[in-house]
Amino acid sequence: MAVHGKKDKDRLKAVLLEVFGTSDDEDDSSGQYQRINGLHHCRNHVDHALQETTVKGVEAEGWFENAEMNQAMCFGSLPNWAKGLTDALPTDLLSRKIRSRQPLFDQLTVNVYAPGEGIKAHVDLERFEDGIAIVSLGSAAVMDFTRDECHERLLLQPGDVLLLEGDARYQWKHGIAAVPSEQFGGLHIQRGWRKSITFRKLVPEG
Ligand SMILES: O=C(O)CCC(=O)C(=O)O
Ligand SMILES: [Fe+2]
Repeated sequence: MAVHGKKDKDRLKAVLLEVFGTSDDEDDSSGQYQRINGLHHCRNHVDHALQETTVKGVEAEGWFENAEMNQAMCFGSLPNWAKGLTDALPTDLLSRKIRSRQPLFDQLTVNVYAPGEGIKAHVDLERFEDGIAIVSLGSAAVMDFTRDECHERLLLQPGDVLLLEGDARYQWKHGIAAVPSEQFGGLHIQRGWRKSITFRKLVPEG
């Protein structure tokens, strides 16, 4: 494809995104996001079968039977379906200090987003230690990372894993706009139902 104007570039980006899940130099070979220290974006990391097992595991908990519920949390020992998922996380990308702590995660949060819903820009609470993993399931959505005047957009697709450590965890806010649809690199994203599973470790009391 000959690439001339902006339209061509956007088309090329869209094709690359569709085929490879990436279109530019946003990260290096280890998935480290170059413009945000401590952020890893591992695309399509959780395979389809594990995504399905995870969704079934969440559904079997019955947390979201009441349609008004959009968030559930677990503390301490994690359910079996969640252990399967943590085993598959690319935790070797975390610093040695974090990946050698025991347990690595003792808290999980499931967020459910109806089409068009989002989450306000925030830094995760201080009661959680450094080193947070977020697994995306269901609809694609753009996550915004903001710090002072800086703004980075990441396209999250089902099976993607984000790891947040250091600056990415403490200095940058992350959020998802509440919009029915959005554009990303020439792609039109119509928001459907989305779930995310976030794994964290509580700061010990005392
Ligand atoms: O849904 C997501 O991908 C992010 C969730 C999140 O940031 C949180 O629960 O703190
Ligand atoms: Fe968060």
